[in-house]
Amino acid sequence: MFDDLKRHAAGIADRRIETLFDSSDRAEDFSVRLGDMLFDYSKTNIDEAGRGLLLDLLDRAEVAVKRDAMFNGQAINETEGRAVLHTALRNLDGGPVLVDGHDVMPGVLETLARMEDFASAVRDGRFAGQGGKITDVINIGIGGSDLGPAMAVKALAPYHDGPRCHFVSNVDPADIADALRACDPATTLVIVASKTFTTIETMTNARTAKAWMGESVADPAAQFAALSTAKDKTAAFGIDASRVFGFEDWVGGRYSMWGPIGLSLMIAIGPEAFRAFLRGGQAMDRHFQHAGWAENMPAMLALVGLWHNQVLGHATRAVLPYDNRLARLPAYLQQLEMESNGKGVSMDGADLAFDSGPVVWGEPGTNGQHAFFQLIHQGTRVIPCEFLVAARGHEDELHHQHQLLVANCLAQSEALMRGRTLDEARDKVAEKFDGAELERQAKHRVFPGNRPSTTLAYPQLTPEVLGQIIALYEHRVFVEGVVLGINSYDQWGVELGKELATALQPIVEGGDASGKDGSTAGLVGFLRGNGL
Ligand SMILES: O=P(O)(O)OC[C@H]1O[C@H](O)[C@H](O)[C@@H](O)[C@@H]1O
Repeated sequence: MFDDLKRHAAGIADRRIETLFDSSDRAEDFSVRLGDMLFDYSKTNIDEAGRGLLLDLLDRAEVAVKRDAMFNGQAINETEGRAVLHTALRNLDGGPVLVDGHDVMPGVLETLARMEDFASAVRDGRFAGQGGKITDVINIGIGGSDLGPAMAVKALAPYHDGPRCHFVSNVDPADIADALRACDPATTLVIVASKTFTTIETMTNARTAKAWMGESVADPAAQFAALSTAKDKTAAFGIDASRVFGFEDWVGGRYSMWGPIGLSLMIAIGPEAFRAFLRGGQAMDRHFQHAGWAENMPAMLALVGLWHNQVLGHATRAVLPYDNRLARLPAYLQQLEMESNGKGVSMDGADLAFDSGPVVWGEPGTNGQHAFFQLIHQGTRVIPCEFLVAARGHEDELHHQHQLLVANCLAQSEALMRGRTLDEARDKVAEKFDGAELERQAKHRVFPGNRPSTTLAYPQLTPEVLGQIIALYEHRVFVEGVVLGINSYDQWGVELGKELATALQPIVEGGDASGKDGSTAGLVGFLRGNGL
């Protein structure tokens, strides 16, 4: 799949990225626009020929055919026999979407309308707690039932005019305890978010929250809502059907924030802003469906990823939002990308002949600059960086501070590309040192440069722009997955640990650990000896 590209890469191995800018319109040529969003991949070593070979991958993998199959509701999640239709959740004014001949859109729009009614009632007090208007919402969920809304509530803080939102995910009792301590049970709404309504962490925390509420209010279940595909289980938990917002198995957990799983976000920012978020996602869908590949933002973002990770062999990529409210975006993308494309076999079960998706990590800038950027600039491994930056923030009176942020973002990608030569480093320290000491000191100040990065720039982090960004990354994952020939929509790799945890529970509660391996038995013994 990547042989031609690897040969091409070998041929340009010594070429420096900045020399590509000798052709003056490179910045324009090697960037993609969608409305007022710009994806600039000119600071990579991709040239015209390389781009041509990358674009060939899309044809060879029949990405267009598979994209249409996804949007048309075919069961492209082959190992689970399911359609993949999170796009239907934001198909606000689109046409019918058929699954097995049945149009899912009336159901999607009806659920959206019910969510809007409920969110409005919570926000304006028509739905109240037993002690009055809802002041706090606790979303209990994990993975895809947590990371999306948690990331987005933080991202859209300037639009947050509803009750406070708390997100509890971890089975560690510290997580729920901290949230409950901050809330008054009589004015708190608990949302239990779980596609399956079986996830041990979520169900454990939900029971803890119900008991906590039951100590203070007469009818704790009345202050619970549920977001799930399993209505029998939400009923068994005691949550009235009027506060259950269902979805179908064709919405994957990590793709689910556009529907009921987004309820906490909708309560926080209001139905109108939530619709703007959906509209942003839908705009990216339309672009992905209709733009030619070279002008197609998700496709080009995917090809840059494949170039860096599969062709050049860089094992990780850093996501670096110079947008502090996107602090949870790297964690969100870790699930989206790594749970989707961290697979070792192709769709037909054959061992993958190349690397699976990369390790994704990151933190907002400028914080990262004072922490791990050292390694990105001077470490021996190349880490492709993906910067995100807005033209303006929401703090008009502090715009000069925003400009400083932008200057830092642009400086980092420039520094990564240019680096600093030994001669330049010598000049830096020539006044202080001479002779062998000058050489030694200068060496430490050399930056190899030639390190690739991309920048996604947008006017402002509005709900609509956030919707575009999230849908962009979703489609990027799709394209990479199709080219790699894997199923991006299952997650069998999370099962084994869950099974073993279930088997270990009786042992950590005091059972016999002797059947376990020496390390596991030893750790149980140590922890028991220290209060387990
Ligand atoms: O929403 P739930 O059914 O509770 O699932 C929550 C999460 O747990 C699972 O282990 C999966 O790995 C995730 O993809 C999922 O988002």
